[in-house]
Amino acid sequence: MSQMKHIDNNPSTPGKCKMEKSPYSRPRLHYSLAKLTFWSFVFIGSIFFFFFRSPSSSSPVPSDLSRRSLRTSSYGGPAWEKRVRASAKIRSRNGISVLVTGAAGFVGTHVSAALKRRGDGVLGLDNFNDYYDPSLKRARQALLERTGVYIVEGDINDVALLKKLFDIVPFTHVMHLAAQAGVRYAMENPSSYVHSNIAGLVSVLEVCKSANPQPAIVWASSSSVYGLNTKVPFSERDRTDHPASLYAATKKAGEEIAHTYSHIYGLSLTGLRFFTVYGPWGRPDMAYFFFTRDILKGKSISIFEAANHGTVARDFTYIDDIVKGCLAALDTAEKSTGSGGKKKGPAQLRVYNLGNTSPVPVSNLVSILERLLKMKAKRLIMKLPRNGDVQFTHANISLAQTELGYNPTTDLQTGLKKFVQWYLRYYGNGKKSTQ
Ligand SMILES: O=C(O)[C@H]1O[C@H](OP(=O)(O)OP(=O)(O)OC[C@H]2O[C@@H](n3ccc(=O)[nH]c3=O)[C@H](O)[C@@H]2O)[C@H](O)[C@@H](O)[C@@H]1O
Repeated sequence: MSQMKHIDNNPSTPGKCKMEKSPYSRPRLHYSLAKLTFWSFVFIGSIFFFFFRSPSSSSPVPSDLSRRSLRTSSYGGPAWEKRVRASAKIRSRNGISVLVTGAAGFVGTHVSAALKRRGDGVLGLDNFNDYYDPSLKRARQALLERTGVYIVEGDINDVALLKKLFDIVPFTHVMHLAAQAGVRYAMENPSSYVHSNIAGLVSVLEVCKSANPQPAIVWASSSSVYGLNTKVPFSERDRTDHPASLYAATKKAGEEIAHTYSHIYGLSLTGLRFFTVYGPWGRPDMAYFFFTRDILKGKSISIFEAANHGTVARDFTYIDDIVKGCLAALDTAEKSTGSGGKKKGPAQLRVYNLGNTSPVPVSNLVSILERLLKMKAKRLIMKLPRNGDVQFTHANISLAQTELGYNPTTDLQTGLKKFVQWYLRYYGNGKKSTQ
């Protein structure tokens, strides 16, 4: 009742405003006029937004992504093309020319450098987004530049740019590592996973399928596709249909998408299921990295444990072993069979686990870091949150051993020692600020 009364006494429709000689009449008129002005602005603003927005803002990039500085690349011109050609130039007999997407990323930088070292042609592509500290990506870029690898700044969803790169260089291979990584962040920004890991993958494959010659593609899948599996070690033959995170689901979708492009267009495709890769120049969003930072700063760290004090463990795999696996996958990849966008025969389709085959509990990882840093961690034991993490991972690598000659040789203690040495050099004993 009282609400009805209130409505009657205070008409909200501006035209219906009745002028009354009451002490409240002037403020009420002002109030209505203010409202009218406000809504007029909103209306005109909306018209401007929908009709006069720039073409780039009409792209299907979600707003939370545009905030993450997905700059559209400016490219072209003879000097730029010369740079692209020089970077992709093969300098060894039987060398290959590889487009490495995500080249300023952790694995991308190491793979690009290794390919360049052995005389292959390498061109990088990266959008330098700010999922984690972009200055680290810039430092990796500088490192690659010194070895002669140029990174084109652009997004894998930019099909025109990808086509242009293939017009300039007939790449024999694509090492597709650009992705939205991280298991837990998928709950915060789900669309970024769809954008990079699904739409981005499709746009790379679309361009590859139409390229002449078609390249062979090796790309990053993830151990997370094993999801809630309990049978260990994880084998490529095991089911992968109950992912625990959207991240895992997008990687699993990638494997199915790879099947389609191989089946329809004759693209040679190899997916590599990486198991928690760590090492120098690593990703600051990963536990070993931010544990190191927080131990040095004297901040507490959360160590997850499963129900009934169950151990949470990972098959941590050192970057140099992963790089060897990536190069072996490139070297054993058969040619794609299609041309002119049409399949001419059956094409190779492979998936391999690249792990270390010796899972280590997260609490042991922390103990190793404590010894290396000569500092005690402030440990907070927490229940494994239900945000995508699985309790353990453990790779069966026999397929990669047989077919790629993959043979990891770095244990966690040795690998973390190298990481910590790099970390202290790069951040200066943790005094330099890190994200
Ligand atoms: O192997 C993979 O497929 C995946 O490996 C990592 O994912 P994850 O193994 O979860 O790596 P971290 O985020 O570094 O976590 C390592 C371990 O530390 C634990 N953790 C993490 C964070 C934390 O605060 N405390 C904690 O105990 C996690 O539960 C996990 O067991 C990468 O982040 C993914 O991009 C990659 O695809």
